[in-house]
Amino acid sequence: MTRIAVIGGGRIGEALIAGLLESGHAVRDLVVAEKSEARAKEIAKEFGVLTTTVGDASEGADVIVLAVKPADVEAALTEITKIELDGDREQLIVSLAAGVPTAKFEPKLPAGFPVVRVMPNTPMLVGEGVSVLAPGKYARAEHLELVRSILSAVGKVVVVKENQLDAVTAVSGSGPAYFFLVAEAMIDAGVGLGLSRDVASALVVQTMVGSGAMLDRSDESASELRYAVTSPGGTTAAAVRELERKGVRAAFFDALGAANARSIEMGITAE
Ligand SMILES: NC(=O)C1=CN([C@@H]2O[C@H](COP(=O)(O)OP(=O)(O)OC[C@H]3O[C@@H](n4cnc5c(N)ncnc54)[C@H](O)[C@@H]3O)[C@@H](O)[C@H]2O)C=CC1
Ligand SMILES: O=C(O)[C@@H]1CCC=N1
Repeated sequence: MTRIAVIGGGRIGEALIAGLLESGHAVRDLVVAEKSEARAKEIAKEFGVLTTTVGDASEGADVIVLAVKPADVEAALTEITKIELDGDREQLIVSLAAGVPTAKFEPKLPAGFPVVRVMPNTPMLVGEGVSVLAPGKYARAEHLELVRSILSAVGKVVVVKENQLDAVTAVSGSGPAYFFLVAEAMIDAGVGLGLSRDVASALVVQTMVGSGAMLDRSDESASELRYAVTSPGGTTAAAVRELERKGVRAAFFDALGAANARSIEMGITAE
C-alpha cells in the first residue's frame, strides 16, 4: 500500500488521517509529523499512528502530504528538503495549504519533483469530503491518479486547473463553515420560537442531511427543489421573502468573493 506521511496533525491533518483509517488504509502505512508535542501525543493516542520528525516521516513515504498553515509551508519544506528526496522512487508532495501555488514549491525541490496541490474539506473525516486536485508543472497523469486513489477513499475527487483553486477554496474548502453557520442560526431561531435546543438541533441537523441527500440524488436543481417546498402564499414563501429582503444571496456572493481574495492574498504572503 502507498506509504503516506502527513506533515501537520491539525484539523485537516486529523480529518485526513481519520478518514483514511476509517476507509481501511493500514495504520502502518501512515506516519505523522506534528511539531506540537502535546498534539502529536493526542494523534498517536487517538489513531495509533507513528508520530515522528518531518525528516523521518518524509524519508520513508511515497506521498508527503503538507497539512500545515500556509505561513508554515516554507519551514516545513526546508525540513523536507534536508532529506534526499527521491524523484525516481516516484515520491510526491501533496500540498493542502490554501492559496500556496505549486510554483512556490517547485524551485525549492530537486529538478522535476512532482507537486500536486489539493483543496480538501473537513467532511472527509466522515468519508464525505470533496478534494479538488490541480497538478503542478511536473506532476504527470500517474501522480494525479495516485492522489485521486488516496483521496477518493474519503470523498469525491474533482480535478481543475490550478488557477481555479482560489475559487474552489471559497466554495468547498471553506464551505462546511457556511453550512455550520446556517445550522447555528436556524437552531437559535428554533429556540427563539420556543423549541428546546435538543429538539431544534435534531430538526436542523436532519433537515440538512435530508436536503443534502436530495441535492445529491435528485436530477432537479437546487432552485427546483426549493420551489417544490414553496407553496404559493405559504410559510416558505414568507420566510424566503425575509431572507431575500435581508440580502442573503448578495451576502453569499460577497462572502465567497472575500474568501477567494483571501486565498490569493495568502499565496502571496506565504513566500
Ligand atoms: N481546516 C480546514 O477546513 C482546511 C484547511 N486547509 C489547509 O490545511 C492546512 C492546515 O490547516 P488546519 O489543519 O486547519 O491548521 P491547524 O493549525 O489546525 O494545523 C496545522 C498543524 O501543523 C503543525 N505544524 C506546523 N508546522 C509544522 C512543521 N514544520 N512540522 C510539523 N507540524 C507542523 C501545527 O502544530 C498544527 O498542529 C492549511 O494550510 C489550510 O489552508 C485546507 C482545506 C480545509
Ligand atoms: O480558513 C482557511 O483558511 C482554511 C482553508 C479552507 C478552509 N479552511
